[in-house]
Amino acid sequence: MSSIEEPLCFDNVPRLSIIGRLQRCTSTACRPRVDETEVGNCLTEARECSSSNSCNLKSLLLTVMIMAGEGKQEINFLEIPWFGYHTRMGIRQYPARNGVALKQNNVGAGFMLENILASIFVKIVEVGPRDGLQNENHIIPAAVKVELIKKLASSGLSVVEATSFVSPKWVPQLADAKDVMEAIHDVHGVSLPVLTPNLKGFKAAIAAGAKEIAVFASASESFSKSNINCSIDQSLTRYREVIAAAKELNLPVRGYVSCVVGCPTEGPIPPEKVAYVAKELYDMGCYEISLGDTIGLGTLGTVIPMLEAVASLIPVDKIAVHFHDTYGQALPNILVALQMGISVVDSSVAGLGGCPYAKGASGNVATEDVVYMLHGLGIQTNVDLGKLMAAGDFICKHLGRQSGSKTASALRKAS
Ligand SMILES: CC(C)(COP(=O)([O-])OP(=O)([O-])OC[C@H]1O[C@@H](n2cnc3c(N)ncnc32)[C@H](O)[C@@H]1OP(=O)([O-])[O-])[C@@H](O)C(=O)NCCC(=O)NCCSC(=O)C[C@@](C)(O)CC(=O)[O-]
Repeated sequence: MSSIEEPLCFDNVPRLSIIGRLQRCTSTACRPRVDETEVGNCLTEARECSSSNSCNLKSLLLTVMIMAGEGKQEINFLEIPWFGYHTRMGIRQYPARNGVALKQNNVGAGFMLENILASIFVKIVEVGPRDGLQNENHIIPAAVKVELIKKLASSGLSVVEATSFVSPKWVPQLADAKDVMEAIHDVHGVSLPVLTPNLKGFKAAIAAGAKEIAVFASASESFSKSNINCSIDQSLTRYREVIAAAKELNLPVRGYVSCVVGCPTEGPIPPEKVAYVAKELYDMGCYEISLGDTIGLGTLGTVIPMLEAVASLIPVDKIAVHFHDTYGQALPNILVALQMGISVVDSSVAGLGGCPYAKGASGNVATEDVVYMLHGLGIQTNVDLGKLMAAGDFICKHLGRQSGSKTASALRKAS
């Protein structure tokens, strides 16, 4: 395969070395000098960087490309631009990832870029059966949801969010939560968390066999009211009870914060507000906090300060990102989150999704697109892209529409 413009099959995702040879980012403004000293300086000196975020990102990517294109050379941790990102104040380094300490005192230890990238694992939390199907106009039969969950689980995903135990008056699309849970009792080797907005939902989830739950707060007062009919503080009080009940049963609880950069009615949300809600949920005992850009309007300019605010209060390895792709910004936002050390990404097969209480929100970033990007970076996910696409085909056929995944569409056309 000589060019990424040529048709690809599933197992032939263009990887860093190929992209490096192509050197597709050629803008002089974005191009760092390529000699080793400069690459090293660029990463170790916190120098002023006045260019735009997109320029910075291109420059980062180009640095990776150049280094990857060099092939076998040994490099130091701090020479891996992938682990840092540019801000107007200079370069930030985020030290820990998958147990690999990227600290100053590691400088000098030589590693092959390929080996390091291959040692990185990103956990994907598939939210299609819940976040995806909660927004469909038509009620999908429980049997279809069950089949979808089974197909997703067999693609190698380690987490598939199965459904929500919410009021059927509020979300009729998921009124069959009990039936779905009971039908997936025999699905092993994958976590199948469910959303619970209160103790009533928690008890119903446990009775139906749930082994993991998620609570969902908002960083926007008005969205909290429209989504769960209470204020942020009231929701936190409810979740304290739910989490205490889960702790008694040793059940893991995931926490969501929605509207992390903007709200359909309130507009921009201050990063401190997001950090406050995230910290509250973390302190209550959530093992991971997923930050939801519910209406998908975040750009690097809003996402980076928000992630920085949250990461200043809770450990970066407890943060997940959850991007809807309304403005097509999800992949760059995920990339920058990875560069900041986050290694848990929520996504939805075929880009299904939206929120019934967030007008204008489109689907989540498509899982196929996330997997394609990660595999292209040489990052492991354990996900078989072919099987994942088969799950996407299955649900799209039932919904009678095209996949929202560009990767799935391109690979299908090429095959
Ligand atoms: C929270 C409530 C229940 C409050 O709703 P409420 O009306 O204030 O609740 P209530 O306590 O007054 O109860 C009203 C009725 O609902 C029943 N009820 C009460 N609780 C439950 C329950 N758990 N399960 C089943 N039934 C329940 C309750 O029994 C009663 O029934 P009635 O007496 O009228 O027959 C409601 O607002 C609700 O269910 N909201 C959920 C909405 C939802 O699921 N939205 C989508 C979530 S997506 C999201 O938040 C964003 C996220 C996570 O995806 C991240 C991102 O994308 O950014």
